Amino acid sequence: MTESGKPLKVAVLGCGSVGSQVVRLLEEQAADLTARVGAPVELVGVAVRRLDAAREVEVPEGLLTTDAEGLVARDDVDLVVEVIGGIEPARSLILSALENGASVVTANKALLAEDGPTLFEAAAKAGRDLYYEAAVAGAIPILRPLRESLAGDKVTRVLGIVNGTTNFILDKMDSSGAGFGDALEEAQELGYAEADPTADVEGFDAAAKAAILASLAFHTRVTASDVHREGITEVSAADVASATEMGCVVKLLAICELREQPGGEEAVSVRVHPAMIPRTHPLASVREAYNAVFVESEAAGQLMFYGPGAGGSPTASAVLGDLVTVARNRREGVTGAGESAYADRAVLPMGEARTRYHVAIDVDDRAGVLATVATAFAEHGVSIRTVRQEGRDDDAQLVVVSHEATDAQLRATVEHLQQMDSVREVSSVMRVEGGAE
Ligand SMILES: NC(=O)C1=CN([C@@H]2O[C@H](COP(=O)(O)OP(=O)(O)OC[C@H]3O[C@@H](n4cnc5c(N)ncnc54)[C@H](O)[C@@H]3O)[C@@H](O)[C@H]2O)C=CC1
Ligand SMILES: N[C@@H](CC=O)C(=O)O
Ligand code: NA
Repeated sequence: MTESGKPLKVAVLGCGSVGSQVVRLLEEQAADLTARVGAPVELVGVAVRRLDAAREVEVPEGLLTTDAEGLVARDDVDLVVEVIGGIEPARSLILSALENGASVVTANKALLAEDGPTLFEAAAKAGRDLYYEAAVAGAIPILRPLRESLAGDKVTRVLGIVNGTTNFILDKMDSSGAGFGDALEEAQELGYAEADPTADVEGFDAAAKAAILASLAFHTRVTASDVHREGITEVSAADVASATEMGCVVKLLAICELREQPGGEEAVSVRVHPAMIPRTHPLASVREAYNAVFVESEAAGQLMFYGPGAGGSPTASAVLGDLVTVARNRREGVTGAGESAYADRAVLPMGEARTRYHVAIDVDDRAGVLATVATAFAEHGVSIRTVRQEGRDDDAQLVVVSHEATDAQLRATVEHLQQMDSVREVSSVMRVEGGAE
């Protein structure tokens, strides 16, 4: 056990948006951190790519180094904060830090979703902590609630808005009627979306977070490749208007569900895609770049976690929270809960995911067409909840909302519709989540 009062030495890897705020908080909150940990938390090195780069925080020159590997190899470093991002060199640096006896805090969702098990095994082998609250929904406490507060309950569903950039874009499309391109441009002007916004708008960022959430919620290893992913680039102003007509709003959702299988065993379904949710659902009120995660569990019922999911300072708040816990553990000579994957449930293919669907079909406006369209749905076992016709003649469109069906059933229905003479085009298919069946 570390002697009471002996400083705990911290190395920060990366000094960008998040790293600079971690360094700032470590300095500004030094006295409180000492009181909370029971020992000084001393910054001993900051690894950067270039010594002369402009930074949001002033780092004492003697602490800066471009030799990240050398920094994590120092035997006086107790705690390593990895905020470089990406797969390499972040993975090698974290593994070296653990092997060298340091505890690690990271915000790196891409790495955790791709290769979390390697990191968890290394942490267990080294007898050190690996904490990562900042990796999902930034400042919002959600991973430790899942890992600790809900450890005695059975989580059945996690529904999250976990990407701020896409929520901002969809919110703009909803409130102003803007198209995707204009809303993205505004998100870029305001600094929410990166110059290359692919990871956000194509759903990769949300899929990584969904994998992390599902792993913790269902005590099962889920990686990014297990997650069905669709982004928001195909969401049109017409989809958003259609959602409004149904009393819904379009959100990019990360959906993690426990599904009982015909044999009674439980499997996991994890998907990220745009979906309509009723405006009365708590997630519908999540505006701009905010995040929220809605959790359903057997004993607790419904829980909602809300707040800023991105940004240097909010994300640094989560990193510092982990750092305090990990530092306390180190002083006590203990470690927190490690990976829990004992349930080892199967991850279902997307074809078996069940939900409701909103399908817009451009049709010939003549007698009998509605009946043939309804027959196509029935043939594939998709039960219709409502149907309405919009427009007339060349503009006629049927808008069908189904009851719950599998993704495979819906896909077969859409293929069938596309073959029909009376159907000009299936112009939009969107899932409907979060309401009564
Ligand atoms: N910015 C945000 O809102 C959030 C970020 N995160 C995660 O936090 C991590 C950091 O993100 P940001 O600070 O936004 O990225 P960033 O790009 O602003 O900062 C990363 C920094 O690491 C530096 N770097 C790259 N290679 C390096 C190396 N070999 N040695 C030392 N430094 C190196 C870069 O020069 C850059 O300054 C990522 O894993 C990201 O996914 C998580 C939640 C929110
Ligand atoms: N790019 C992400 C930020 C970090 O997780 C987002 O837009 O939410
Ligand atoms: Na978080």
